[in-house]
Amino acid sequence: MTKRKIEIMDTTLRDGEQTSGVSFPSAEKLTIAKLLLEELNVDRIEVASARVSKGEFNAVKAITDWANKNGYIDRVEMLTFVDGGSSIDWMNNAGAKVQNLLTKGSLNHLTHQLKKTPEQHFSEIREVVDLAQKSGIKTNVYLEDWSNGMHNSPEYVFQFLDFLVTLPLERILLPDTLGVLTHYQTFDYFSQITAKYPDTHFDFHAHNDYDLSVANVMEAIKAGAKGLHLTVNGMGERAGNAPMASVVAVINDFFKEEVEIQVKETSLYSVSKLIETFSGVRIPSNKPVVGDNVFTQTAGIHADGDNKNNLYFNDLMPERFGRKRKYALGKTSGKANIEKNLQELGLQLNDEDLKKVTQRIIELGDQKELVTKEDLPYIISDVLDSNLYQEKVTIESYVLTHSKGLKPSTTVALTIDDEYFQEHAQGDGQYDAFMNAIKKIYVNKGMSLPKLVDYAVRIPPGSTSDALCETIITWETKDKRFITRGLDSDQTVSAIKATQKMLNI
Ligand SMILES: CC(C)C(=O)C(=O)O
Repeated sequence: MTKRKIEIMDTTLRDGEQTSGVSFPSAEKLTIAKLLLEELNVDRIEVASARVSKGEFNAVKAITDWANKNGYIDRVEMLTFVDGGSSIDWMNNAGAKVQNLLTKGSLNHLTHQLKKTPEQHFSEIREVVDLAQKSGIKTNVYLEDWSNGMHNSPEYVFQFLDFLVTLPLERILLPDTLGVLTHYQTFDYFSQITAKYPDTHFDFHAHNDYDLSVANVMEAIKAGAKGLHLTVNGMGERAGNAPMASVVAVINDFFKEEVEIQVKETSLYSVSKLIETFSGVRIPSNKPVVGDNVFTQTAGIHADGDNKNNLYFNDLMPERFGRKRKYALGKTSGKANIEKNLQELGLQLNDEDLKKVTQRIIELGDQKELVTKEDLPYIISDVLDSNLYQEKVTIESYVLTHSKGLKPSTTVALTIDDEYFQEHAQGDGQYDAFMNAIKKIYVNKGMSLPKLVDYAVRIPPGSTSDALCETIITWETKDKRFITRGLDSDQTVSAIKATQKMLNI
């Protein structure tokens, strides 16, 4: 069976830019346009609304100059208005060749916003389409508020379509402007139209107000849509448009027998990340296909199942989208997740050490600390290090104070062979005060402490401020130099943990 080709029109640069607070400068618009056409390989892009601003004009000019030189000019579209030809003049100056003319798709909009009759509206549209044709500009027509038009004034919609199919148009674009359609209605309304005008190319433009955009796109495909309007990360007016990555995955997985699209799946993630950076709109971590967490197995039972015939995989394999599966570390991760991460780092542990490391990760997860793959070598060295010390000296409790204008001070309580000691001291910093209190206890007992000769702090690469922190302290006695390490999300506490190890050497 030959597959039906569906065009993907990306409107990130027009409807996507209508996300509240988003404005792409000209250079970013050009970068995005190139990426969408050259890298993601969408069929068409809508890049701006005509007559908006000087900046927008410059951005469009830069895109059309590039598109002209590289054979993409017929794939770059502009939103235009029924304005007697002003949008056409603007497009001619900007070098654009395809207009998406905004007209009224519901009687309600026509009578209350434009205050015109259908006949007046149609004649003004004919005038603009003629002017465009004379300038060598191709026309697609948007029926704004089409979904409400089908709800409330279907006779008007069909009268309008009867007129439009007589014009020299490339496509008719049917938007669910306010995102009010259910998937049942999308199928019903779209089918009525494709049945009546089987030779016309209809695009569907979904909005996501009820989180139904992807479901509605699926129904429009079933009802014969020949084009779909999408945005990267689902950006757009209010709740946004139908998200590119989800729709592409849905088409490739659920319509693969009958439908064909040319978008490159492996580029979806990198394009999505770039738009996240340029727009400043964070991708929710659970957003299908592109969210940070969607390919992370958290429960140990899932990692275990992945080892046994991929029991917890579905068709959404991360590699399809240029991503990798991850195995989270935390209180529910278990041995299998840890082993997966160790494998990736090229590390091996015996059963006993693996048990201890697992236990430590569970403890950290219980304290709500974020444990990453990068933390793992630090945790391992901390846990294995602890095997070397006997618990002769225990730091039972401490209070550290740090305030503006007062010297940091500490009260420390510790037991040495079950004998209890408590001291208070000040210092130049919290850790210095802590060490001074320990020194007082040791001096009173007639014992000496090694000299601290170096103090280094490091965090695992790529960590954020709530990550683990390792303090490595070098100590010196009369006859040896040695190192102890402490690991904690709090820097001073990690130094105290390293010190407790020194006290037990
Ligand atoms: C401006 C129009 C075409 C639109 O985005 C919509 O109706 O959703």
